[in-house]
Amino acid sequence: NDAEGAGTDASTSPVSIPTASSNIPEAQGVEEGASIEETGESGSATDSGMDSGPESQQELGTEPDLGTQPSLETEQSLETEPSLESQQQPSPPPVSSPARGALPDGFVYLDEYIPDALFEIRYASDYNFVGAVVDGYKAPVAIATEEAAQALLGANEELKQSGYALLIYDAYRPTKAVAHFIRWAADVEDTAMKDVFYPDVDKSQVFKLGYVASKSGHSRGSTIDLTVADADTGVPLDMGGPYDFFGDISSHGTKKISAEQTANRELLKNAMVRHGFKPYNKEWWHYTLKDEPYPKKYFDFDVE
Ligand SMILES: C[C@@H](N)C(=O)N[C@H](C)C(=O)O
Ligand SMILES: [Zn+2]
Repeated sequence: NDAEGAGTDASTSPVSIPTASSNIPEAQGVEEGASIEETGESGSATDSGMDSGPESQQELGTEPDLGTQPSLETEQSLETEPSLESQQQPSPPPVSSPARGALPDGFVYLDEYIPDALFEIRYASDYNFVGAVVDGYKAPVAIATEEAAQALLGANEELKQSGYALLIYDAYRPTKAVAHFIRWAADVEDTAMKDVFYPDVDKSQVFKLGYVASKSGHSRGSTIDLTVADADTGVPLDMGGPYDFFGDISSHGTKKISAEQTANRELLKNAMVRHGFKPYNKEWWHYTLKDEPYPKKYFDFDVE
């Protein structure tokens, strides 16, 4: 296993970014305990974002019931051919930021809240462990609760003093995206991205091993996947393993990485912890706001 070997560094690989959509998101917050999204784990052993501290998050031992998948919304947009008349109209000039809809109360776009942060929204591209755009990611944008955004802004301001910026890979994640992960894990034939993201792990075990949650803190809006990059070049620091690499090397405290790589992880961790986030032992990139505003609510509006 060589997570840092040539061709396996997901943090520096090119990403094809889909174009943005202007559909208006639908707020679908679901209180814990009232939803089909629940897979029966009252202690949320599969929930990586609970606020019981990083230690308790090390033990994600309950395998999700892949047979009780959440029902997926069918989202079929019937595209109509533009009429000849509309084709002849002058088209508007390209805009630098995608058109955006209204977000549910309490949620913000992170690039508007933290203009100096960098973004590479992997699940809106096909460069991720699934190998396809993930359900619910209709645009490469990051959305979070305002409380999480405020705390993240503080962490970014701190890192900015040393010439760094936060590089955000994922933030709010709809429950339909989590359902997509569950479907992906059950499809053992599909190993398209195994070499890059999970070379030593059987994909059916990613929930049991704690690398993916069947009920994710991301869906509560205050959990972020991120790294640190050079603010000028945008090049991410070497964390000793790429984002979303499912293996031991991704754990905090691993002895398999260099002193410099450990120091880079500490730089991220210290900034995040100082600003109210808690780390997740299995994944150096995953942080949850301690005082999250929706500790029991799981949302399903699209990322767009
Ligand atoms: C899939 C990975 N980026 C992640 O966020 N994992 C945690 C455990 C989650 O799914 O909440
Ligand atoms: Zn995460």
